[in-house]
Amino acid sequence: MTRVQLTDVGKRYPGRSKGDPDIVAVDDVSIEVASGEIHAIIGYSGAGKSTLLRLVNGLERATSGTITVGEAVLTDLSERQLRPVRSQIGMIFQQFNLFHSKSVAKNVEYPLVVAGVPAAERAARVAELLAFVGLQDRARAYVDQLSGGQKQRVGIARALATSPGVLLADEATSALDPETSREVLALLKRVNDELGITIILITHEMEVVREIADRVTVMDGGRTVEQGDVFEVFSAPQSDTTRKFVATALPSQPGAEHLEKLRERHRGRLVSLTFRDGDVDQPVVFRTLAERGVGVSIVHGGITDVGGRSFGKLTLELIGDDLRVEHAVAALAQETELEVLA
Ligand SMILES: Nc1ncnc2c1ncn2[C@@H]1O[C@H](COP(=O)(O)OP(=O)(O)OP(=O)(O)O)[C@@H](O)[C@H]1O
Repeated sequence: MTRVQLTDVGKRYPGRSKGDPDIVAVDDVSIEVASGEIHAIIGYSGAGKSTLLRLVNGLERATSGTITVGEAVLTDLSERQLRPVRSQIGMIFQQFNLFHSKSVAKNVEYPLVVAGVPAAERAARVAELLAFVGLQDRARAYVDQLSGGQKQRVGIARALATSPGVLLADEATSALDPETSREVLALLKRVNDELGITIILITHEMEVVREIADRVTVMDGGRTVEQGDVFEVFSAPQSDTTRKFVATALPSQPGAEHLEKLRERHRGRLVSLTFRDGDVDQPVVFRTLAERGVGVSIVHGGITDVGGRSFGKLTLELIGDDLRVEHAVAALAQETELEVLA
């Protein structure tokens, strides 16, 4: 079980030309990833996500702050001391980064060769890893003969070869179609659940965060703009950056243009209700409306799972005479998070 802690971590690169200011890729970032957690890092291109992962796997050195992986304080170690620690940190990539001229088995075996594991032990470990990722019958195949999903499974088997405590995933499902992406996510979840491996993943796909992450860090311009439990952050985003990302994965209110179109078809009062993890008893909403003689149509939105809890936003059209609708809106506002859409 491995915990990862970043405290006030910074990474500067020299400016592109002489006299240019330093490029601040990561600026004072602190993240605590508990042992066995799946932690997602999201942010626009250039936010510093990949740089951060390269600092955690020790490929690059932080210019300030402390990074601890398990017992090892990476930022205190010499290059030589870092080497054995790196084998405790697996990594998978968007473009898989496999050896195309080697077989599946040879790809998975490679880190074991580097680590000096004896041949017989290597063979047994490779067989075990291929069985875990469901590729036992493709051991002799060449990487080019595999589908994208199979390539990523080889990438995962290779990353697990030296039994790391942490797996870093850089856009691991971004090159895959939605169905294959779901299969790879399910495999990552097994890596986490069955092997207890801590996972830090970068993604621009909010579905990935929603489905498998426990906690999330939102980065912008090298800094952390928001951090916390996925459900808490997604259901009540505090920053504009987070709001924009979340809007792609969660039911939301109709935007201005859409609202105008809805109005053409729905003449009643339009209201938006937010449901957070059963905090609102849905039958109560419909009973409140019925008791006040107000009709209702659901015209937009939905309910979805976020980090294992439910979140919903529904736009309702309330139909009835003005006074009744007014009373119903007042009653609903007591019990739910309600917004009248102007
Ligand atoms: N080796 C480097 N030398 C100079 N600047 C760099 C280097 N690596 C990254 N940067 C700069 O640091 C900033 C953060 O880059 P980084 O690749 O970490 O962002 P990102 O969030 O991973 O973006 P993307 O999603 O596009 O990969 C960018 O301004 C980038 O140009």
